[in-house]
Amino acid sequence: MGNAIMTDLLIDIGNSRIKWALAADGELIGAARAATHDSLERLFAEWRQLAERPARVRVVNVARASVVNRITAWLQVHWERAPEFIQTPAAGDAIHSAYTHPTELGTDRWLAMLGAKAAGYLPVCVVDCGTAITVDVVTGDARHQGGLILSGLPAQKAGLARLAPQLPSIDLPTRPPFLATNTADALASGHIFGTAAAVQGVIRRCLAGSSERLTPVLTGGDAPIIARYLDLDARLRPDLVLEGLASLP
Ligand SMILES: Nc1ncnc2c1ncn2[C@@H]1O[C@H](COP(=O)(O)OP(=O)(O)OP(=O)(O)O)[C@@H](O)[C@H]1O
Ligand SMILES: CC(C)(CO)[C@@H](O)C(=O)NCCC(=O)O
Ligand SMILES: [K+]
Repeated sequence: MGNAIMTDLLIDIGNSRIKWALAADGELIGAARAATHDSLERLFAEWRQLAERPARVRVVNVARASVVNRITAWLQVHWERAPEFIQTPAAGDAIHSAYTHPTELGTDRWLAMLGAKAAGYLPVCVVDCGTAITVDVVTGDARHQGGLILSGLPAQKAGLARLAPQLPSIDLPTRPPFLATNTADALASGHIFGTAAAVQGVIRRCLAGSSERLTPVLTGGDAPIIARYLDLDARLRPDLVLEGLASLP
């Protein structure tokens, strides 16, 4: 890191994982890195190796408080930095929210839309494939049309494990047979083909319902795998939430 560059540390705390990246001049420096909630020590070790302490630390958090408190304490002790927690704005923003109560919209969803705008994808259908899968439609003039929330791959896996504990846990092989002839494959097939079919159906309906030509953009930890099972043209942009954070003034 050169002296002249003012870098920001951007952190996206999701329900499954914590993603972070450095940014300068509104853009990410390299790809994001990720850690699970129980591997915070590894994440701290990586931060300790940064050449300089960041000028600012910006955080989006949709998860539980405990991990946030540990990160906040670490930043204070090691860098004397208080993170800036980003919230979905109430009104008058670069993306005009369709929500009746705009602040109810997940901040990660709002940032993913901002990231899509900054990357030049409007009009867009943003699909964030995390613990939950969220879908949001934004017009060419940055008007959010609304969206939906469905269970993502980790949530489905955990849900089945809890409600049908007699089944083996889902283990996704490289590509399960669609019509399976054993339990492990049947679970894996439903997991990925079912989720991809849901995502595809939702995207198609968004495209059909819009007078504009929407670009579907997939982001989030499970975007690469879900994209491989889609039978439509979609862009893959893994770190849209962090890109949205980077684009904030
Ligand atoms: N290296 C990796 N280690 C662990 N999980 C990974 C990795 N790469 C991709 N994933 C996938 O990322 C998924 C979680 O996605 P992501 O990190 O975007 O969710 P999240 O932001 O925590 O969720 P949400 O925003 O819905 O709360 C997991 O299901 C996992 O399969
Ligand atoms: C849906 C999640 C969990 C996805 O990360 C997050 O965006 C969230 O907590 N949203 C609040 C509810 C909403 O967006 O309507
Ligand atoms: K997310």
